[in-house]
This record gives sequence, structure tokens and C-alpha cells, in this order.
Amino acid sequence: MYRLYSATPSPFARKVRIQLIEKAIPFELITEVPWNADAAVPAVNPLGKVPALVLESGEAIFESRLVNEWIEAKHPAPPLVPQALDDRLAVKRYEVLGDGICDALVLMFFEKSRAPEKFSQEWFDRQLRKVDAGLAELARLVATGAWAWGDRFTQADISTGAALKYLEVRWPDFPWRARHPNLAALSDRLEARPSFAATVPTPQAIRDRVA
Ligand SMILES: N[C@@H](CCC(=O)N[C@@H](CS(=O)(=O)O)C(=O)NCC(=O)O)C(=O)O
Repeated sequence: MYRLYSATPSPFARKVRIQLIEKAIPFELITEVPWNADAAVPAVNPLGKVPALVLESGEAIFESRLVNEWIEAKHPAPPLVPQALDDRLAVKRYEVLGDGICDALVLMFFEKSRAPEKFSQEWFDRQLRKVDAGLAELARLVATGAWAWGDRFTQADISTGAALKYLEVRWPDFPWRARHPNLAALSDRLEARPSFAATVPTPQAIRDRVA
């Protein structure tokens, strides 16, 4: 059975969990705080990050985009990424935008946790601009669609949904729903799916706070 190293707030790990559940692939979930000194994930991922998927052979795959690409290739049914190259590119664009928004949110979270004298408003505001512009582009791409891309559930929905819910969990007061009602409606539809309901992100206490 596959083993997936994960963390409760992680939108990147959530993408993999959702993909595995959508494809009915059994896996053992190993949940930890990757920031803590005693984290286990560095033993399988030299970059020390979750998600990391460990195969029955013991081989580890890390970086959520690569993990999901591998899962899609090894377990193609049901297909979550279209075959045609231009369509694949279109779907992957949502993952790049969603991951980029989450990367900026992670940086904002840790910037905010610094001692006041170490906090950089300029750095925080730079990341916030990426979130704002990334959301605006996702809203433009989604438009009035029932799904993030095309006429069915794809990896574009996984990426978009994971980013939106992470934003909501990390920054509850961020007014993305008012700004982008189409994204709010898509998020609500996606969060009703069993694979989303089973993987709702929750904050975690970090014992070994990064200086
Ligand atoms: N690009 C990576 C990002 C993964 C990532 O940043 N994971 C965080 C946890 S979370 O921010 O997703 O909750 C981590 O393990 N960080 C530990 C570290 O960076 O040392 C991916 O998509 O897999």
C-alpha cells in the first residue's frame, strides 16, 4: 500500500489526498508537522517537505505536481487530466496558479509569525499581490463554468479548490468570496465532494517555530 506523508493544513498534500480518493486508491496517511525537528518526512524527501508518496518498493515521490502526475499515469481511471496537449496545459495552468497562491500564503503566514521587529511589511505585501492577482486570474479562467476547466471534474478543480480552502483556513477575513463570487460558488460545490469533505485542512501547532 502507498504511504503518504502529509500535514493537516497542507494544500499541496491535500491535492494528492483528493486525487488518491477520487481514484479509489488505498493509501496509509502519515500526518505530521514537517516543521518540527523530529519530523519523519526528511527520511524520504531530502527537501524535507510534505507531501511525499512512498511506494511499496520504498521509492519516494515528492513535489505534489510530480506525485499527482505519477498517480495519473499509473492509475489513469477516472482521468483527471485530458490527453490533448493544449488541454493538459490548460488544466496544469490552474495547478501552477493554485500552488503559486499557496506558496505566497505560506510565506505570508511565516512572515506574520516573525517577531514584530523582524516583520517585513514590504515582503508581506509583495506576496499578497501574488495572491490577489492569482485569484483574479483563476476567477477569469473559471468564468461562469460549473467546473474549473471544461465540462467535468479535473485536476484543475483539485488545484483551485485546494488553494481556495487553504486561503479560507489561513486567512478567514480575506474577502475573496465577495471579490470572486464565481470562485466562492465553485469552492462550495467542490467542498461537497466526498474527497474534499474527507480532507478539509485544519491548522496545526508548530512546536519548533522557524526563527
Ligand atoms: N512545492 C511543494 C510545496 C510543499 C510544501 O511547502 N509543504 C510544506 C507544508 S505546507 O505548507 O504544505 O503545509 C512543508 O512541508 N514545509 C516544510 C519545509 O518547508 O521545511 C509541493 O507542492 O509539494
